[in-house]
Amino acid sequence: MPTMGALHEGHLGLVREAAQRADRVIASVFVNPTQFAAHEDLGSYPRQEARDAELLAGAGCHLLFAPSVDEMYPAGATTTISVGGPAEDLEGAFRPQMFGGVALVVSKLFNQVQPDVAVFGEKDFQQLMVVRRMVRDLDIPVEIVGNPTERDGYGLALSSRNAYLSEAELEVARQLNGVLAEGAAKAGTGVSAAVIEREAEAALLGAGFDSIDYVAVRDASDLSAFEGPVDRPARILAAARIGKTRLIDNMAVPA
Ligand SMILES: Nc1ncnc2c1ncn2[C@@H]1O[C@H](COP(=O)(O)OP(=O)(O)OP(=O)(O)O)[C@@H](O)[C@H]1O
Ligand SMILES: CC(C)(CO)[C@@H](O)C(=O)[O-]
Ligand code: BAL
Repeated sequence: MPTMGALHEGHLGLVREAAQRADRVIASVFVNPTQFAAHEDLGSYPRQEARDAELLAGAGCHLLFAPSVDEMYPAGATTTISVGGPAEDLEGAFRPQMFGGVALVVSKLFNQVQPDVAVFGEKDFQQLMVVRRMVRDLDIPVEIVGNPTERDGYGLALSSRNAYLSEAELEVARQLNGVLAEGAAKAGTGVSAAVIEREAEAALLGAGFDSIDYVAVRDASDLSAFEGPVDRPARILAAARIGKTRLIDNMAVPA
């Protein structure tokens, strides 16, 4: 169970899912520098290792692996991984360094731990697809399990980055999931994916988001785009900014 720490109930759900499937659960806490661009929040990303260790033990995790940057990336390491396919747009377009960094650190963790099963959250839906593709393409012998998104009482997806939000920003953030649910509901009415995306972007700006990186309705199996109406099982995904905070969320769109 790879994480970047600052753990919350969403992460603990992954531990519980892992504990159902394996007799030993190993979590990693590593704020991975290779997936952050220079202007991003590597320096300010929340770190609380002692609390994380307690939470993990309480949820049934047997071992915590929290390597240093030097241990993970010794001087002279030059190998990179480029997944292509599902890594190419959405998060990949707005954070071009991210999936290369994720693929590199996740493949290293898989080699270090040699797990039978690895659990990832659907909150990072594109990441889950990228990891599945990498494992398939590189014949890595691990089963990838996706776990549903844990939300607060208002539907906001739990995320370590929610800690950056002020009270007023939290009010805005809590509208993201409702806007996506409205978009998902329209899909069954024959409206085109492009119209759903445009209307959801306008609704997010109206709700108080400062800018929208994307709202996208995509095929749930490979994230390919729709030309017109949504006629296959889909996912609606969004990334939007409030002040300095960038939030992502997604949900299933029934065909
Ligand atoms: N609300 C959630 N529900 C289910 N899984 C989650 C949730 N939040 C994070 N995860 C999963 O936990 C794993 C570790 O994620 P990470 O440490 O980046 O947490 P995060 O809260 O998503 O942080 P960030 O703010 O960086 O996005 C990933 O597989 C991620 O998808
Ligand atoms: C999978 C991961 C731990 C790799 O650094 C990270 O991208 C995350 O926390 O989702
Ligand atoms: N939660 C995905 C990791 C990242 O935002 O870099």
